[in-house]
This record gives sequence, structure tokens and C-alpha cells, in this order.
Amino acid sequence: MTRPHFNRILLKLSGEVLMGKGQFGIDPETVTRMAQQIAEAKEAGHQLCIVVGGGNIFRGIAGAAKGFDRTSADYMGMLATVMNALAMQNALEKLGVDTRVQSAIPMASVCEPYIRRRALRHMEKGRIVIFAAGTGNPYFTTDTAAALRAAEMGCDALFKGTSVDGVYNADPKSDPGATRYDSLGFGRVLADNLKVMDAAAVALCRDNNIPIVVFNIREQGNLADVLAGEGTATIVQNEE
Ligand SMILES: Nc1ncnc2c1ncn2[C@@H]1O[C@H](COP(=O)(O)OP(=O)(O)OP(=O)(O)O)[C@@H](O)[C@H]1O
Ligand SMILES: O=c1ccn([C@@H]2O[C@H](COP(=O)(O)O)[C@@H](O)[C@H]2O)c(=O)[nH]1
Repeated sequence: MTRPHFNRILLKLSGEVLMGKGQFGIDPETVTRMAQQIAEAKEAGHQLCIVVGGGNIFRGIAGAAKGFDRTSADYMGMLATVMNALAMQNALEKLGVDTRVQSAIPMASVCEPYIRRRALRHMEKGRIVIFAAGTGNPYFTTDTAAALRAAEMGCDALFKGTSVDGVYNADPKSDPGATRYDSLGFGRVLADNLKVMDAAAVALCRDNNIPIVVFNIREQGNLADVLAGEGTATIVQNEE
């Protein structure tokens, strides 16, 4: 199927992909490879902003399961995303790409606070804005932050760069027989409880008519390919 052309996109970068072949943390070579893909997409004329996850460092639910208070654990998860954002900023700037990090939890000596109009201005000037600390609120995820920022920034689509090449009818990591969709409606994702993205994020995109494109960002060059309407991905959108 042909995918539409998207000009301004929000890229949701899963934290998990930043650990490369490791089991935890940030792998600098992997971050550089991701940054190269992002620089390539910018070079191709796309406007980008980024939300980074934190799953390579800390997830609130996992922390709570080990006995941390859920709210504190979620704040720890949000702080983890700030580390990933700084790593990505560093890698992009080494490639000569202008960036700004904006955090939903203000930390004045580290990065800018999230200010929507300022973020829009950065994008107009050709900078890539990296949004850190999710929504700034516990009990949310960076998927929801991505949907929220995509709506606020007037993005044409939310690109979820992850470790699977699209949306399947079951989790392909636990069900080898799962089959991939090329495209499907928001309603199917919600009705079948497909966990590639959390339901709040999917509902926010549905209500604001923002298509979600799920693709494997571990494959070098895939971001540019998928943006050009090629490569393997699933598009989730409102159906006629
Ligand atoms: N129906 C499905 N189709 C595709 N992937 C699915 C499905 N159900 C569950 N998944 C899983 O969803 C995961 C995608 O989410 P991802 O790992 O990017 O997590 P995240 O919470 O968005 O990011 P982070 O790693 O920062 O926590 C894949 O690893 C995949 O195994
Ligand atoms: O708005 C938000 C976003 C994130 N969190 C916490 O951070 C971690 C890491 O984010 P992932 O989406 O899992 O990558 C998440 O598990 C939450 O604990 C948050 O509280 N609020």
C-alpha cells in the first residue's frame, strides 16, 4: 500500500532501542546510529521533534513491582528519559544538527523547560526539539507524551521507532505466529488491546486525527525509507 507523505513528524524513540545489544542503559554507538538516521530525515526536508522513552533505564511499573512507591518510581522513569534526551542531543550535535532539549519537569541548569510556543519557534528555525520527562506527570507513559506533543506541535504523524517492524495481531515477541498489519484503524488497536502503544496514546491520536506509523528503527536507514513511503511499517489511522 502507498503511505501518505508527512512533512512535520514527531518521532517517538523507544528507550529500549538505545541500549543496543546490551540489557540496560545507553550504548553510545547505537545512539550515534539513531542520530544518523534522524539527521538523514532532516536532510531529506522533514521537520522533526522527538520524544524519547526511558525503558532502557527505568520503568515506573517495574519499580513499583519491586516495592517503590508508584509515583516516585514514575518520576524516576521520567528522569531516565532526560538522560536519554541528553545522549541524543549530544549525538545529533556531533553530526552538526541543531537541537534543543525541553523537559516537562523544569531543570534550569540542564535544559529548557517545556514551552510550547518556544518549541514551535525552534522548529521553525530548523532545530530538532527533543522532549524529555514525558508529560511531567506520573501514571503516564512516553507514548502518551508523544501523542500529546504531536498534537501540540501540529505534527502530521507520530512515528514510533521501536524494535518491531509494525503492529501485529499479537505480540510478535511472545507469539511467533503473529501476523503484521500494513494498515489498520485506531478502533481495531483499541478493541483488540494491541499493546504496541498504550491505549491513552492511541485514543489521543484518534481524537486528533494523527496517524501513527510503527516501524523498526534498529534497521539502519529505515526512518528515511519509511518517511519516503517505502520500507516495512504499519500505519494506524482513522478509517473512512
Ligand atoms: N500487537 C503488537 N504488535 C507489535 N508489537 C507489540 C504488540 N503487542 C506488544 N508489542 C510489543 O510492544 C513493544 C513496543 O513498545 P516499546 O518497546 O517501543 O516500548 P515503549 O514503552 O514504547 O518504549 P520504552 O522501551 O522506552 O519503554 C515491542 O517490543 C513489542 O514486543
Ligand atoms: O508522562 C510520563 C512519561 C513517563 N513516565 C515514567 O517514565 C517511564 C519511562 O517511560 P516509558 O514510556 O516506559 O519509556 C515510564 O515507565 C513511567 O514510569 C511517567 O510517569 N509519565
